[in-house]
Amino acid sequence: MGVLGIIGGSGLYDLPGLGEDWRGDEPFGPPSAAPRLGRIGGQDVAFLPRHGAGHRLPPSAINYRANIDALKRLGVTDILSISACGSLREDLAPGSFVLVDQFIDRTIDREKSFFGPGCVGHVGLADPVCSRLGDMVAASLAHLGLPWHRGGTYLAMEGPQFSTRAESRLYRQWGADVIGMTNMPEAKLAREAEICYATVAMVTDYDSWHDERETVELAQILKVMQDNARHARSLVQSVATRLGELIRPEICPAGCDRALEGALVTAVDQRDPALLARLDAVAGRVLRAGGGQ
Ligand SMILES: CSC[C@H]1O[C@H](OP(=O)(O)O)[C@H](O)[C@@H]1O
Ligand SMILES: Nc1ncnc2[nH]cnc12
Repeated sequence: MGVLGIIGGSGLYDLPGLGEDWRGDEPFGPPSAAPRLGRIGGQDVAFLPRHGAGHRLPPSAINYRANIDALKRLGVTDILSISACGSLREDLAPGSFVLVDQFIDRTIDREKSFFGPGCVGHVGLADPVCSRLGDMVAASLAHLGLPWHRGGTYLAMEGPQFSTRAESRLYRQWGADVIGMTNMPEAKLAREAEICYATVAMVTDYDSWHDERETVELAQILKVMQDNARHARSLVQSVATRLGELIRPEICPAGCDRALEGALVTAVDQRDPALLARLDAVAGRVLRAGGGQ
C-alpha cells in the first residue's frame, strides 16, 4: 500500500495524531518542514505544511522540488494538496471547496522541473489531477456534506501581493475559476515524480474583480481559513480512509505513476551523473530500468 502525502496550505499547519518528524537525503535542498509521519484511518500518511511551521515561507520561497522529493522518498504515491484560494466566480462563495482539475501557471520565479541540463525530461500534463484520487476526494466531499464543486481552473500567480482589479478581470476572461499562489509548480513536480495529485481549493474570498465585495484582505482570509481548517481535517480523515480501503491495482488507471516512461530525451551517454544522482528518488524507477528514448 502506498503512502498518502498531505500538503497543508494556509491555516493547515498540523494534523492530530501524527508522530515523528522524518529527515532523509535532501538533494534539492530542505523541504518546508520535516514531513510528519503517522496513520490516519488505517492509511500511512506523511504531512508537510507547505509554508513551514508558523507560516514562515512566502509562496515564492517555498522549495517545491524539495517538498515533492521528500514525499517521494517516503514512498508517497498520492498527494492531497489543501489550499486557500480566491474566487473568480460569483457562484463559488467563500466557504466553498473546489476540486480543481486544471491549472494556468502564471508564476515566474520558481524552479519548475527536476530535470535540466544533463537529463532533459518532458512529461505530459494535459490532465494534471489524478482522476482516481479526484474521485475519492469527490466522494469524501459529498459524504461530509460540505459545499463543494467538482472541476475548476486554478490560476497560479506569483504573489505575494494579491491581484489588481484588471488582472483579476483578465483571469476571469481566460476562464479561470479560482486563484492562488502555490499549486504551481507543485502539481507539475508531482507529475514528474510520478505521484498522483489532487488539490482541494478552499475559497476564502472573492478576488479583486468583484465590485460589490470588499477588496481582498488578509484578515478576512484568515477568518474563513480558521473556519475551514476543521473541515479540512475531516476531509483528510475521509480521503485517507478511502485510500486505505483501496485494493490498489499495481498501476494508476490515469497513468500518473508511469509519467516518466518515454519522457527522458537525453542520450544515455550525455547524461550528467551528478544530476542523475539527485534524481534517484524522483526518477530512479525509470533510470534504473535504463529509461530513455
Ligand atoms: C494567507 S492568504 C494567501 C496564501 O494562501 C494561499 O496559500 P496555500 O495555497 O498554501 O493555502 C495562497 O496561495 C497564498 O500563498
Ligand atoms: N484572492 C487570492 N489571490 C491569491 N491567493 C489567494 N489565497 C487566498 N485568496 C487569494
